Order: sequence, then structure tokens, then C-alpha cells
Amino acid sequence: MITTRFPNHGLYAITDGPRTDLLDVASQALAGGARVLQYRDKTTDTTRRHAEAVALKQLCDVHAVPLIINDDVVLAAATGAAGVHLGRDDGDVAAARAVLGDHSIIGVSCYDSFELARAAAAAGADYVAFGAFFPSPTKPHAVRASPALLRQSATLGVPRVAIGGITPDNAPSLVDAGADFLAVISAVFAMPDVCAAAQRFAHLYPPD
Ligand SMILES: Cc1ncc(COP(=O)(O)OP(=O)(O)O)c(N)n1
Ligand SMILES: Cc1ncsc1CCOP(=O)(O)O
Ligand SMILES: [Mg+2]
Repeated sequence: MITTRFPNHGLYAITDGPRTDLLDVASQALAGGARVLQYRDKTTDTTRRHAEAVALKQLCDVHAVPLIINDDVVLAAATGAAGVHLGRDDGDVAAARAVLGDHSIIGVSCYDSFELARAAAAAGADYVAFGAFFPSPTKPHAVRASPALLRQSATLGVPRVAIGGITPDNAPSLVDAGADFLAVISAVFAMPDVCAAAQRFAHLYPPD
């Protein structure tokens, strides 16, 4: 099994399927410089989800990019993905760690809460995610977070991921506030040229 180092910073592209061209657009995002890819599919189609996650894992291996599975520890284990992303309804870090092992990447949603981030870091999360920072086309009712939270969380010693309504135009304010990763769905995958869209985010960070 190929394991891929988790990068220090960059574009964290999150897929927006289900869509028939998933592999093609994921490939374009990676060609454009995405440094982490998350498979996010909120359907219950277990068979398709497994097949797509396997295909994305193979694609990510070619690019030496870690694949993170949203919500689903079992799917992450079954596909040999680099890790899992957990929100408040998705189980805790210890349970995921017990299944996925010490070297897996476990990310945790902390919404607008420093306290959630402190607890996640203490529980062994590999990164903490905050947001939404801007109105999100994907999650219009997401709680809103302030860039001050990114600054405050520098003390936690884990990478900070920003999510929610991020575009190439508003992203620099989050990079300035300390976001190590920009997690983006629509401003990458809803764009007509996915590769070019990814490049605009990738260029906001220096090479790793
Ligand atoms: C990197 C990253 N950050 C936040 C989320 C949101 O997770 P969650 O709150 O569990 O919501 P869903 O994405 O599951 O709808 C994420 N997926 N990735
Ligand atoms: C999953 C999630 N959690 C908070 S906002 C969001 C959606 C981000 O998508 P977009 O980049 O399209 O705003
Ligand atoms: Mg979730």
C-alpha cells in the first residue's frame, strides 16, 4: 500500500459529486496543484462510493497526494485512504484512530469554536478545520467563523484548515490569518476549467 506524506500547506480540494466525470475533474484539480483531495459524497450508495474511492486512491497515489474520506472511517480503511475527516456527527478521533492506525490523517471540523479545536488537538487530531468563512454555495446554512479564530489557533500546534465560500479573491485574507490549507469545493469543482481554478489557489502558497 502506498502512503503519502501529508503536506505543510496548500489547496485542499473537496469533491462535489455525485457526478459522472468525477475522476476527470479530480485529475484536473490534482494537475492544477491540489495538495490534498477529499472524497465527499453524502449519498448512501455504498457500491458506487467504494468504487469511486478506490479509483480516487489510485489517482492520488500517482500524484503523491493524500486522499481523505469524508465522514466514513470504514470506507477510509477499506480503500487504504490516507485518512478521514470527521464532523460533529461522524464519530470521535479515538475511535477513528483505533480503526485507521497511528499514521492515518484524522481531521476534525471545529466550525466557529476554539474550544472544539483545543479538544480535537488534545485528542490527537492531525488538523483542525474552521468555517464557513464566507457564504458557501455548497452549505448555505453553515455557521460562520472569523479569521481571528485562525490566528488564535496558531497556539494549538496542528495545521489549520479554512473552509466555506473560499474563492481566489477572498482566500488571501485567510492565508494572512494563518490558514495552512484552503478547503474548497465549488470554486474548484463548479468551475468550467477545474485545473485553472485549482492553480489560482495553489499559487497562494510557496512550494512545499
Ligand atoms: C476539510 C473539511 N472541513 C470541514 C468539513 C465539514 O465537515 P462536516 O461538518 O462533517 O460536514 P460535511 O462535509 O460532512 O457535510 C469537511 N468535510 N472537510
Ligand atoms: C462542507 C462545508 N462545511 C462548511 S462550509 C462547507 C462547504 C464548502 O464548500 P464551498 O467551497 O462550495 O463553499
Ligand atoms: Mg461530516
